[in-house]
Amino acid sequence: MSGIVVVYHSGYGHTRKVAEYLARGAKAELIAIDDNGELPESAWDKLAEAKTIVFGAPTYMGNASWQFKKFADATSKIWFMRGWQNKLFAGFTNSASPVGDKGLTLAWLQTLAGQHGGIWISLGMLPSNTKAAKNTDLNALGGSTGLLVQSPSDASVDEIPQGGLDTAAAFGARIAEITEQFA
Ligand SMILES: Cc1cc2nc3c(=O)[nH]c(=O)nc-3n(C[C@H](O)[C@H](O)[C@H](O)COP(=O)(O)O)c2cc1C
Repeated sequence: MSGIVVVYHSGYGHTRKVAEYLARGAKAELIAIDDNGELPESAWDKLAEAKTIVFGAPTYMGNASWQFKKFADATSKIWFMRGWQNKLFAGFTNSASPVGDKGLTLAWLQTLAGQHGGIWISLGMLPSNTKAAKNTDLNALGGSTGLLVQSPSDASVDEIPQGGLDTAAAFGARIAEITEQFA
């Protein structure tokens, strides 16, 4: 066990695939928030025990999906008890447009970690932003606070640009390395 838990919501499967790549890179456990914004009862104990919690949500209408927000609101008792104080946190989002207001979602995920007294792990990668850059490159969307992935609006789950998925796996490896350093 790496001590890393990825808790995410995905309405149509794209964010789930990103979560799976990140979890593979981090050797993390995945917890899915369901379509009603609920998670399995055992998930709360896993989150309590985790050294690092990674938040993941699709960007819907310029912020995290309501199901992820319902989960976030359900952590308010933990917030009050300082249950996640000094844990490590990281975050990612996925949306259809290259920008698509994803940055707002990521900033809010970081704020949620801050509310819990957490320590935020940034993406830690240079952007691929030259004329020659392609969407198969690492960090082609140029994130820094966390992971940004684009799933074009007509792309199936199997057509997410490989660069986004590879960036997710590399970010997972970085999260694992930093979690190990803090252990
Ligand atoms: C209700 C809704 C709102 C959306 N809002 C945005 C948005 O603000 N920006 C954007 O780039 N894409 C937006 N999208 C597209 C999704 O982010 C995109 O399809 C994403 O891959 C969905 O992830 P999922 O399959 O994990 O649910 C929206 C999609 C839905 C269903």
